[in-house]
Amino acid sequence: MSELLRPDLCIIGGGSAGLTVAAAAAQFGVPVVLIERGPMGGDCLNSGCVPSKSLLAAGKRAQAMRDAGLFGIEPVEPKIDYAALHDRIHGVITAIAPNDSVERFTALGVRVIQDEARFIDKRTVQAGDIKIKARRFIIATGSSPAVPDIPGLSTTPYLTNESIFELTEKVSHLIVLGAGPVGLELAQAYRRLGAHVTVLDRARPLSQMDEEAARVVQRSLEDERIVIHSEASVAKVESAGSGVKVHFEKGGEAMDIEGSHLLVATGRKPNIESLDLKKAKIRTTDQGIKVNKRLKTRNGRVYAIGDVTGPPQFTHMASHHAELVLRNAVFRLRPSLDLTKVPRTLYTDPEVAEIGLTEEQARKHSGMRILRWPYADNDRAQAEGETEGFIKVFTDRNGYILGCVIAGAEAGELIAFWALAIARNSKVGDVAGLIFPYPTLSELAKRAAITYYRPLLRKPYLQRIAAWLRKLG
Ligand SMILES: Cc1cc2nc3c(=O)[nH]c(=O)nc-3n(C[C@H](O)[C@H](O)[C@H](O)COP(=O)(O)OP(=O)(O)OC[C@H]3O[C@@H](n4cnc5c(N)ncnc54)[C@H](O)[C@@H]3O)c2cc1C
Ligand SMILES: NC(=O)c1ccc[n+]([C@@H]2O[C@H](COP(=O)([O-])OP(=O)(O)OC[C@H]3O[C@@H](n4cnc5c(N)ncnc54)[C@H](O)[C@@H]3O)[C@@H](O)[C@H]2O)c1
Repeated sequence: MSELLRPDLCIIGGGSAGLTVAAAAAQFGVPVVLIERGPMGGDCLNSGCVPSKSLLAAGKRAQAMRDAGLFGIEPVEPKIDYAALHDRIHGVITAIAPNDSVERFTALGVRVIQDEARFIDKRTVQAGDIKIKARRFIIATGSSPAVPDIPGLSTTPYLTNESIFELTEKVSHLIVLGAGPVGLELAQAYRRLGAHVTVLDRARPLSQMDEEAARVVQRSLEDERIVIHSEASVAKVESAGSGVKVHFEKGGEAMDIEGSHLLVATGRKPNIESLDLKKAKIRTTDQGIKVNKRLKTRNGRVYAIGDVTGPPQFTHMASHHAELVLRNAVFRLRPSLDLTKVPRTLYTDPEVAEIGLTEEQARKHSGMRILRWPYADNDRAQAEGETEGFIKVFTDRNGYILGCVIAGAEAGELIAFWALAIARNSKVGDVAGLIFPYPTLSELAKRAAITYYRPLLRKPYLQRIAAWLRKLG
């Protein structure tokens, strides 16, 4: 017999976006139904951030053994136990999973339905035998790997982020299609864990990120002997023995490469096929569900949040969407999305983190300045042997901070400071006046900020004041 539920909020998708709204709304006493068709936690926990960062952590340890010579310690080539590596990755997922579990959400008062949801009309969703007529719906169904239409690909075995973390064997030569964050993080992790790695991209690596920062990463990856073919057009893919062969064209020249495994990391597509969105009169684009600044779809009762709305696609973006929608849908406040406050990150070594305006956007402000400091001029970076990279900060003519790009060790951690500075509409003088602990990478912020005042050093009137004060004794 079919059941009819009438909650205040019905959330479709139990990933980062959906779970954040569900937990908060339930704690405010709002009746919530959450529908999830797969494992709770979505991409981030099961096939995204958590396993990829666990793999990168393993790669970092392996690389430290090879690089030990720098510190006067005899370097060694690490022996990798691939089954143990697999278990460690899944152990990390298991350690975090209780936070996202059906049990936790049920205990919070959320009715969790483990089934696939679809709209049957503008006000009703069906999941299995259950119909839900909610006051508000939130679609948080995420994204999946977008697999390009390359001849031969559909008949050739390939990996995506949904399958690569299941491997228990050695990868001898990984060919990666796509030099975005997914492709490059996994490329570096596998390289450090003993694989040969070749990356192919039809454009430049990290085309969504600052070009100068992307070059720092590319140089480091190439130093680790990852082969990167930019501006390469893949013509065909085929099985070759127990592996795979990729035919591509670069600079007018036809080339091919053979590897043991192929990873497709060429972007994302929104999970919308199963939702029957037409029945709910919800509009979509190629990138995802169309929403306004308040994350509302064309159907006034329905919001969409997280990856399903298209780029930028980050877990912290999904959580931010969740907070906005909670304020909109539950408290009837009207905050809207501000992309300048969302950090953009990459966790290769060196890392990249950006916030605020890009350099290109910042250049449109007249009197814009770029303040820089290299990692090589930071004492802690020298001590740690992490001298690759830079910080650059964009300011307007009055010293207001417009954006920041950090390429180097711990960039993802360091950007949080700039997130606060931008959120508080700070001036660079606020940063220059702070006292940072020595010796830390966080001093990069102060050193870059102080360069704002360099032109003052050449002002004759200031030199005259200093000379006059000297005379006073
Ligand atoms: C390899 C990789 C590494 C990443 N690393 C990072 C990182 O380090 N930092 C970062 O910020 N971001 C990272 N991301 C991006 C991050 O994973 C996503 O932005 C985030 O998971 C999006 O959350 P979401 O809730 O929108 O979607 P998802 O996590 O995809 O959750 C959507 C959920 O909806 C469910 N669903 C779909 N359709 C239906 C339906 N019809 N009915 C019921 N349920 C449905 C799905 O099963 C899924 O569980 C990474 C992504 C990948 C692929
Ligand atoms: N560190 C992080 O926070 C992190 C890590 C991983 C992923 N993510 C997020 O996940 C999302 C997806 O990342 P992604 O790397 O899959 O996608 P992406 O769109 O960022 O990069 C895909 C790359 O594939 C290339 N490409 C597309 N089609 C191709 C083809 N046919 N042949 C060769 N190259 C092709 C593109 O030029 C692009 O460089 C991003 O929005 C990213 O922000 C974030």
